[in-house]
Amino acid sequence: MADLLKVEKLTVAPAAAPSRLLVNNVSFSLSPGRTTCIVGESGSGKSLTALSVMGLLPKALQRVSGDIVFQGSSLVGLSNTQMCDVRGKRIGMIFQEPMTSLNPVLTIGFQVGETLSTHLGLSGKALRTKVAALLESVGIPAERANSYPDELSGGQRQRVMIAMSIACEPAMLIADEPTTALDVTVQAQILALLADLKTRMNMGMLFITHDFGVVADIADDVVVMFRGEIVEKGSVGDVLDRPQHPYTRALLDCVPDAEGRKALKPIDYDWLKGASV
Ligand SMILES: Nc1ncnc2c1ncn2[C@@H]1O[C@H](COP(=O)(O)OP(=O)(O)OP(=O)(O)O)[C@@H](O)[C@H]1O
Repeated sequence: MADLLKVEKLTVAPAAAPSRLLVNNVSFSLSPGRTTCIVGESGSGKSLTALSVMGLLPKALQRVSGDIVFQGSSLVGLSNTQMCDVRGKRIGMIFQEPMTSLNPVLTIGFQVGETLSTHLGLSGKALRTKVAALLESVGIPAERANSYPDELSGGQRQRVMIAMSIACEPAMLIADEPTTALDVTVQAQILALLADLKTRMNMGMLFITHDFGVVADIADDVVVMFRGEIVEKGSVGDVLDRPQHPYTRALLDCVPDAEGRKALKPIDYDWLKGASV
């Protein structure tokens, strides 16, 4: 199957300190209809990798080298205007905290509609019909279109963000810790919704998480990052059942068991430093 996204030898560093590599030689690919999870602890470079794909690296940082090929064309070097067209239309995005992305003084129907009128030029009845259908498709009754974000639960707000992110039927969805702020039951519902949408729309999904429980639920393929580098990648079955790298094994040891107990063994970072990467 042709790759939807190919990240090749991506390296990111602060503009002021180009030798301090925050993302180092990262390569992976994503196919339509599949979910690749990037997993690793805080600071391992997951978000910077995703932000690089979206062309949204903070100003102080730069892509030192590497290519990002989406649907057969490189995204590197696109102007801001060209990249704005790709984002939202061909690549959807959802983040951890929906409240910071939603405007509190506008109804959710208006905000979902704004995405459709901006990117697809819809208006009037066609717009209202599409907004209603989109809200229903993410499990929000269409009559809630007139609600404001603070009248919704955290899970419902994330559903609204998902509706906005899929409004233009993007080929790829990037989700950066979209369920971290939600309680476990709601988290499971949102993961199920994303998995269902991915299959129905044949989207490729790049899913960032630090949680191997989430990986087990949603991933087809897994990329494990440690200190800016990929230490292991493969199918979810291989990585979870037969982890090759000591860092992956250490992370898996920290996943709570069925009774919610954490493994007693802490990660031995000094030993990992010496492990081959
Ligand atoms: N604007 C920035 N300027 C300098 N360093 C940064 C900047 N943003 C991130 N970093 C550093 O880059 C490294 C990778 O950060 P990144 O946000 O990708 O980690 P992460 O794996 O997504 O972690 P988290 O799960 O906490 O978001 C970290 O060491 C972080 O401190």
